[in-house]
Amino acid sequence: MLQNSRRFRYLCAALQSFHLNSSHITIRNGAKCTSAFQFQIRGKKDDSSISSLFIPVQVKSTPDDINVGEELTGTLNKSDLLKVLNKFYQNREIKHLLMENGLDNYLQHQAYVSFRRFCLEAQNLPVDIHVVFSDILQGAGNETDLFPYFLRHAKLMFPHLDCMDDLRKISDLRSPANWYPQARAMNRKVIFHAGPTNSGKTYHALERFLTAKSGVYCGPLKLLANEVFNKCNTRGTPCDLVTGEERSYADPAGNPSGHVSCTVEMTSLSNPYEVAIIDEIQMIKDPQRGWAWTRALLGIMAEEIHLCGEAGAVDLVRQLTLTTGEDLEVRHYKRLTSLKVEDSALGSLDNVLPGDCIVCFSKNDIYSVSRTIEASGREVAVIYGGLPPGTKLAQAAKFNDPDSSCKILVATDAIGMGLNLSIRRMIFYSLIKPIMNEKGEKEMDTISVSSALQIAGRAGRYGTQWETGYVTTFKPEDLKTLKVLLSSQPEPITQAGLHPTADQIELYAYHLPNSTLSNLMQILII
Ligand SMILES: Nc1ncnc2c1ncn2[C@@H]1O[C@H](COP(=O)(O)OP(=O)(O)OP(=O)(O)O)[C@@H](O)[C@H]1O
Repeated sequence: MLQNSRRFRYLCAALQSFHLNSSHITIRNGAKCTSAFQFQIRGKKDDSSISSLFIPVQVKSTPDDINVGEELTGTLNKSDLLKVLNKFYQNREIKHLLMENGLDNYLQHQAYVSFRRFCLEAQNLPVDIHVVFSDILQGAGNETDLFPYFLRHAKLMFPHLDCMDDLRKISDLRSPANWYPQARAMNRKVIFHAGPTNSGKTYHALERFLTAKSGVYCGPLKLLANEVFNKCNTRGTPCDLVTGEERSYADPAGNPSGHVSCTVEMTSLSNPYEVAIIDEIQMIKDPQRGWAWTRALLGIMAEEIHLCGEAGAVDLVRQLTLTTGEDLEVRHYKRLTSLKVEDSALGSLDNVLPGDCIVCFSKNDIYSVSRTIEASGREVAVIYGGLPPGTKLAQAAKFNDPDSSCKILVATDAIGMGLNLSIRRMIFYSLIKPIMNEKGEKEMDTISVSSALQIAGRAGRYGTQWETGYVTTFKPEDLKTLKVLLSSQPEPITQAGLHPTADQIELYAYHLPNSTLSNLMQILII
């Protein structure tokens, strides 16, 4: 049986991310369990700090009118009681026993301070404790006889001690495939469309989606969900749109359609579909959002699941489908248009040409770049994450329209995933981007190979007026780094995000009724 503190480490690790490993879970402190996943702990927490998340319940004495203990065995001297209590607390065997009952040093100390106060400050001690103290003081007992009473007190203070086994079971996150019994009861087929950007992966998955009786498209961005929603309805397949911000029905009367396009976090796991598409599956590794891809992959109730994304995610998906017992078919694609890295950097915004997109990683850069270009009399479309979806779509449409006078786009990497924009040349204004590190802290770092390829891949999109895409940097000193990034293979994906289900959180709350929601979340997530 895992120790209390270790169990929590293991839960926390599982909540943050799980790492692929052929045969075992390795917890950093060395404990090993059999499974297909390797868990990693983010943000070190020692035992006591995890225990400190359990907020103690105050134990009050409820004295009877008559002091039965005193009537039976006489008055107790408080300083004698203190000596017995100190001896009890210093006893090594007692410490060991308490540890076995789930009280680590931190909880033992908390419980001891409270129990001592309870015994010394109570007007009338409960009769059983009074009698035990009396026996010990008269030599008819030993200080270890206090153990059951101390443990009873500790359990009143820390109710989780009474339901450790249940909590252990609830927080065993090693088999996420089993959390979705309805999906497990189906015979799902998983097809991975693997390839670089602009290779037709999503196109082929969508063709199947459009001919299905029902389907769900799960995308990484509201803009992409919108693009699929519009495409479906234009092609005569009624499709609804569900994102965190909006819900639109193809039917003006508001009746749900057989097809739905949604952002991945909004995916329904209770509706059965013929076909599901999970786009940009490599996002499964994302520390903040990856859980939504894992949940969709393991839980969607669809006969056919089409995954689109980088080939680097194939091995991880294969491991996941082994845990669900499902077949995986991999279809490989090649880029449909060529992409060339230019030999010189842009150097100045005066050199911007029609069809150029300048990608920036900060809003300040977006403002200064777009203002400078506009000041020279040229129209600019601007897209960044914080804009309302309607505005982003209008800006993308303005830039894509061959008859529009707006030929330049300034955007953040919000356009970096899957969007079909009519870009001739992608110009990286910088290669440094704020990222969230493993500890959840923000730091500045060079963009990853995967992001560089994704962003650059927006140029020379198949089916647009630009047959060939071009890429360069704004600063000459960045060009060499960009060339290295674009000639590298994306890092293999070895981890997937994981998050407990609402049912698991609810069960936790049921077992720890005195915990506030924020306290529960702290215990679960840290
Ligand atoms: N066989 C095809 N016939 C017509 N158009 C196609 C075909 N294959 C791809 N396209 C078009 O080419 C563009 C890029 O294709 P798609 O979006 O499927 O690429 P992708 O591999 O999913 O790229 P990304 O990873 O960047 O999303 C789209 O506009 C798509 O409609």
